[in-house]
Amino acid sequence: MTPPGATETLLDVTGLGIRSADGRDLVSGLTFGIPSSSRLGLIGESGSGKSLTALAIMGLLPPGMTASGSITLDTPGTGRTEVVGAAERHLRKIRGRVASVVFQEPLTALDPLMRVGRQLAEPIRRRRGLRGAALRAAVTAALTEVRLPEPERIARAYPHEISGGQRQRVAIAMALACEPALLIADEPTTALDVTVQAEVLALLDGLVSARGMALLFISHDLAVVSGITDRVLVLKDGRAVESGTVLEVVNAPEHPYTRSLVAGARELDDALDWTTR
Ligand SMILES: Nc1ncnc2c1ncn2[C@@H]1O[C@H](COP(=O)(O)OP(=O)(O)OP(=O)(O)O)[C@@H](O)[C@H]1O
Repeated sequence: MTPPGATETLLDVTGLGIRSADGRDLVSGLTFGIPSSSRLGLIGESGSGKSLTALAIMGLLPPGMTASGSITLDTPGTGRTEVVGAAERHLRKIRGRVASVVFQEPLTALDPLMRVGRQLAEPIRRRRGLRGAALRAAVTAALTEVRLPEPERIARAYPHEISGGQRQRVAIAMALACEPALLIADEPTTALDVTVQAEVLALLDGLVSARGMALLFISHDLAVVSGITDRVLVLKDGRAVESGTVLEVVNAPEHPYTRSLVAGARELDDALDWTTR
């Protein structure tokens, strides 16, 4: 569903292929679009090509891997920009429009040797040209926006001195610092305990709405995806096997893999019902 105000497609992926250095097709013929301010869930088992798709959109595929097909992004001032085959200087423009939070490994998103505040200051300085006291105030505001208590203390801390949930929030603040039009959230449901996951997801949901961002939400968990997006695309072995609204897919899954995902999510639901009774 395209929300009110979302008139054009922010991201258009057409016939995307990703090939490894040794010639294996890791993603094939993938086509989807994300209108501005709308959300899409990309779901699939481990190794199905979700993270590589995200990297291809940002023009950050690992060395030796090649993309084919087309990925275009609406860029302000210049219209649409093709990511596939773009030179590094064009890709820089695109990276301002797209940011990603990789939740699986929030520690690797952060430099362990640098205080949190300094890490966050860098993209804010680049984006908004702030310095000194104004930059410090912007860092505090960014940490407050992701609902971190005692933002000044967190800013002074090193990543290992704060909790996993707090690191996730810092990673979200870093991604938001460049004010992207599209946020890619990769596997937010791994690595954290269930309560913290739910809090982080609610935060993400609120921020995406408040800022009118588009969201590409990557997960292997259908229940989580259906809580945050209204459209899903199911990936298996690097190919799209099904797409539609969450309701369509959950109520009438067509592909056997999607059916097994839906059955798995239902079993979990039943188990949770049982434990809360
Ligand atoms: N740097 C790499 N070199 C070679 N093959 C890779 C590389 N990165 C990923 N792959 C392969 O590409 C395929 C897709 O990987 P990808 O990381 O996109 O899967 P995924 O769906 O995101 O899985 P997960 O949920 O485990 O992160 C896998 O078969 C993986 O082994």
